[in-house]
Amino acid sequence: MNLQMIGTGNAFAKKYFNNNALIEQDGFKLLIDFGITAPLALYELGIGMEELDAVLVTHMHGDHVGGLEEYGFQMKFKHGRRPVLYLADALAEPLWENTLSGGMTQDGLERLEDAFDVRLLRAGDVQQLAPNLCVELLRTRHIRGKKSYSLILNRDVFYSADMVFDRELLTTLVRDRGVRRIFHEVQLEGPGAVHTTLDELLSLPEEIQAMTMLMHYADNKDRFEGRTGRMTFLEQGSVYSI
Ligand SMILES: Nc1ccn([C@@H]2O[C@@H]3COP(=O)(O)O[C@H]3[C@H]2O)c(=O)n1
Ligand SMILES: [Zn+2]
Ligand SMILES: [Zn+2]
Repeated sequence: MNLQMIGTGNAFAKKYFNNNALIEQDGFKLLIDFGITAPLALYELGIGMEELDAVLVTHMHGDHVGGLEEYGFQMKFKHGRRPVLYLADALAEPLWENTLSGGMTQDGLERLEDAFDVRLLRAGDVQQLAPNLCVELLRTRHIRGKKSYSLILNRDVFYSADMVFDRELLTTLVRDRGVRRIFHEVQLEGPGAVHTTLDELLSLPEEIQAMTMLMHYADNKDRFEGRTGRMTFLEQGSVYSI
């Protein structure tokens, strides 16, 4: 399995695109989240939107879903098909009613399923997306009152999406669930109200740090090179074999 971050920035980053991840497994291309900058990020990588086999949405913030209108319209009007959209069942209604309907509603386009081939996921279930790619959604804490999900890919890769620090979850995933790679968001400075701070991740055992790569970071990330313990930064555009 290959992972390529088409963007590694946090919601306000300007040096980096939105933190969205391209997973490739035996030719199957899954994009995790489709933020405001995803259309441009894909374009700059020379990846056509129509090459994606599916998109999976973790939660409703703009840096994770803000590009879906363009994606849906390009696929409908340029490529004549509804793209596959995986998301937690609890997100389907708010994604249409509170985010996409304003821009996308028109004759023949009145609901999410008119624009996307919607595949609902339930937290805790393992869903086979492709012959050698399965995903499990985990409900994790991010913003009070807003549902947000992290992912386990192929039972051994944890992808945090946006979440506050959860020491017990990370420890259990490594010790009991056999997770061997962790891709984790990081807030480099300030208290962790809705994100996980670098200091919190540095408090993890070295064995867990050693399998952790950092993403969803601020523009001043370079100042923290060499100050992340056993953890390393994911670089935007680089392809990682995992
Ligand atoms: N209670 C909140 C809610 C939101 N935010 C900021 O808004 C951003 C939305 O995208 P994000 O990537 O989840 O990061 C959030 C915070 O920067 C925040 O800082 N505090
Ligand atoms: Zn975010
Ligand atoms: Zn968020």
